[in-house]
Amino acid sequence: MAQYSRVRGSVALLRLTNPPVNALSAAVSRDLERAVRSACADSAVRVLVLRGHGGTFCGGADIRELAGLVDVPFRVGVSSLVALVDAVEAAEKPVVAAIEGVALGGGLELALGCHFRIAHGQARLGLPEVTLGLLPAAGGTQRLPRLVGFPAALELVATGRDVSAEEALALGLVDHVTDGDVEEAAVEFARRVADEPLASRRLSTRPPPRPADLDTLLQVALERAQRRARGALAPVACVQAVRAAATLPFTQGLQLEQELMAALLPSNQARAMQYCFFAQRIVGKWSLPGGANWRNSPARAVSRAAVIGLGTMGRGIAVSLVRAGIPVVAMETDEKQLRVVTAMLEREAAKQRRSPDSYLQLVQFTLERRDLGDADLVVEAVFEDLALKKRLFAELSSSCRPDTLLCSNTSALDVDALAAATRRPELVVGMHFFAPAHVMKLLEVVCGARSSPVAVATAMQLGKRLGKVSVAVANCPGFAGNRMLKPYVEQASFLLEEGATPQQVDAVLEDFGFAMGVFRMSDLSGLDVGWRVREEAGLAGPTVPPGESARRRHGCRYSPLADLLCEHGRLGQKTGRGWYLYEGPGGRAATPDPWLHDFLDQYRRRHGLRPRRIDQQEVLERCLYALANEGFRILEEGVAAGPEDIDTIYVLGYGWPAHRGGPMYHVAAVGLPAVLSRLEHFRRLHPDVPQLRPSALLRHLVAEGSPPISRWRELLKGLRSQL
Ligand SMILES: CC(C)(COP(=O)(O)OP(=O)(O)OC[C@H]1O[C@@H](n2cnc3c(N)ncnc32)[C@H](O)[C@@H]1OP(=O)(O)O)[C@@H](O)C(=O)NCCC(=O)NCCSC(=O)C[C@@H](O)CCCCCCCCCCCCC(=O)O
Repeated sequence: MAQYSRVRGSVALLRLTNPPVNALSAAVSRDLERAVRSACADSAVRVLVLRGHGGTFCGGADIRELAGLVDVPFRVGVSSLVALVDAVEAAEKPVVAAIEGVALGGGLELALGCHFRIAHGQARLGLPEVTLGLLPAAGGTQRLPRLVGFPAALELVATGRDVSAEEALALGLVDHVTDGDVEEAAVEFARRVADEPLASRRLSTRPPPRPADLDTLLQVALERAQRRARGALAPVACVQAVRAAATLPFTQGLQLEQELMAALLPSNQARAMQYCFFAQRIVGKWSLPGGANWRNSPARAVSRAAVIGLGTMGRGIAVSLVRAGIPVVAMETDEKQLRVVTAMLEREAAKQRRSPDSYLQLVQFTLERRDLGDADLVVEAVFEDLALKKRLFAELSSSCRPDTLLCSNTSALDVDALAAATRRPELVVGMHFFAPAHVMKLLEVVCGARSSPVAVATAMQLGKRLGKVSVAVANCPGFAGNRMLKPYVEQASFLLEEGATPQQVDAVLEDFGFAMGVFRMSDLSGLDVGWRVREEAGLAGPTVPPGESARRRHGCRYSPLADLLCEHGRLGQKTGRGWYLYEGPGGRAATPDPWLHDFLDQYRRRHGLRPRRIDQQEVLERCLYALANEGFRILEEGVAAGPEDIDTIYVLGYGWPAHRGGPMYHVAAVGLPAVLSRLEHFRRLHPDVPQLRPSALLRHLVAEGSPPISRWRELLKGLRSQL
């Protein structure tokens, strides 16, 4: 709630208190508005300072209220915050916002209503509403451009990116930055400005800047937003609202902002994105079958880490650790890789406006295993080869401190087998980073059968410290994410056999909202990655039993198309050709390749396959339902604790569009009975494809009357769980 006290005689100090992030619920907004009014009415008060409780200014409007998860009459909820911001701006005495921690969403809009803003050097400011499928609707889209200009406002509102205090100062978003006590600095500042006229400080009365190239700016922002999230409504609404700041008077702009918000709020997209927000918090609350969980199992401090192997993954992991301020010993035999990491660290330092030395001094390169001895945690990121990793883990187990955690960056290998190669299986966990590891927000923490609570807690916590969302999964081939990818990719290949083209399949998936369709993605990651896995699994190459038909493995349908492309040296972007043709090796622009179409025609003729017309609906249903069906199996087996875990993995790791919530959310939204019936239909048509056989859990949920997704986690607790 809001407390009001007087300091230094004439300064009213208002403290916004609603832990943990001081969210502006309807009740809190009303309370704060009352406090502002009474401070203004107090003749002893000349100036007001507004700060948040507990080291943070404000995390914005209460998302639970916006999502309809708590019982507040909707209009009352949203109008309270708008009224609060208006009342602050209209105050006849200067109001200074003292910002530390974060000022996000409605929190920043509240600060924009204040006449002055002071920020702590570590504070972050932004309008992330677009990431919730919304737009800033307490005046943010109208006030921000009047303060920082159109290019910056458009970018911040349409992407939801937050900025550091330093960048905020450069943009003119704050008036002063302090590394000392923000309250003291704000009170001092407030006393200096107590008598300043306020008219020009009220952003609603400022004329907006009108850049000559406004239309181009808007067009570019719109195209960028649409590229980033195809089919998403909120970024488009954000651009429209900011545009109104240039073309309409303030009150009409505000009106449009609210109309756009009124359209977004009840949309399926907003619901899906708000589900993603809470899902990403739920996954942090992990538990293990023995009763250990995130509350009762403290993480061990990691004050020094080691990374073995500085290939693509190891490099990104090392950069993430350094960026989080953790000293790293990096072991690599190839000098070229050391130069690449150094260059990456220099680039990162420049991005963060830090001196290169501040990063470089945190890394020690070595060729000697003994230099790793001092690390609290080792991340092994060598080539994806089980025998090699097992050898390395056995050596590490004798050369590292007995309490050092041994983590493997693996995307599919058996973590229990690695643990068994050591003398400390309880201190072994899998850490599946996603490429590029210093960019991607997801970390799958793979809990082996013998991983101890402290090992899991430390890996989960480390992920968070690296700025990632950590999701705990149990050990099985492919863990959660890659295991689900297999039936998805297989369906896409079967569709090619039956008559589709890569560009047709990709176009359907990209229209659904994926940044990249399955074939473009496969070209990007390299076709040889899957080829190697299939060879190891005895599905491709010399280990296939003689006499096995090309299109069958272990009695089930198999598509050798990707293997055949690899045999032709078509490994994707790196060789300049794969499912598509590129400008040359390493090229990025995919164009349809006539060679591939001839190849598919010949393949179909050779195997007596009559191509048929395949519609968009079938492409979507077969690819996505096969993937989600595997998700149900993963839940059934307790490999992931709930649908939120799978959806978080897919949205943050595999480019699943956030405005579609994730695969489990999507099938729940379509309706489980309908999904079951379509899977049964496809299963009848393709009886030799086991992934199309509806999972027992899907059948069970349908039989239970399709409970809402928010209840699945609880229902799953009754089933076998490895987590
Ligand atoms: C703040 C963070 C950066 C903190 O991160 P940290 O890692 O420290 O902690 P966690 O993320 O784990 O969070 C801790 C805890 O807090 C919960 N939480 C966080 N933020 C919020 C929040 N804003 N509301 C509620 N709860 C929050 C979180 O869930 C955790 O709890 P849990 O139990 O789950 O563990 C980080 O949390 C963060 O980034 N938060 C979100 C920041 C954000 O997105 N803010 C924007 C919110 S939306 C908003 O502000 C909208 C505004 O623009 C104003 C809207 C006004 C509307 C006016 C509309 C008029 C239209 C009228 C329509 C009428 C229609 C009709 O009549 O029909």
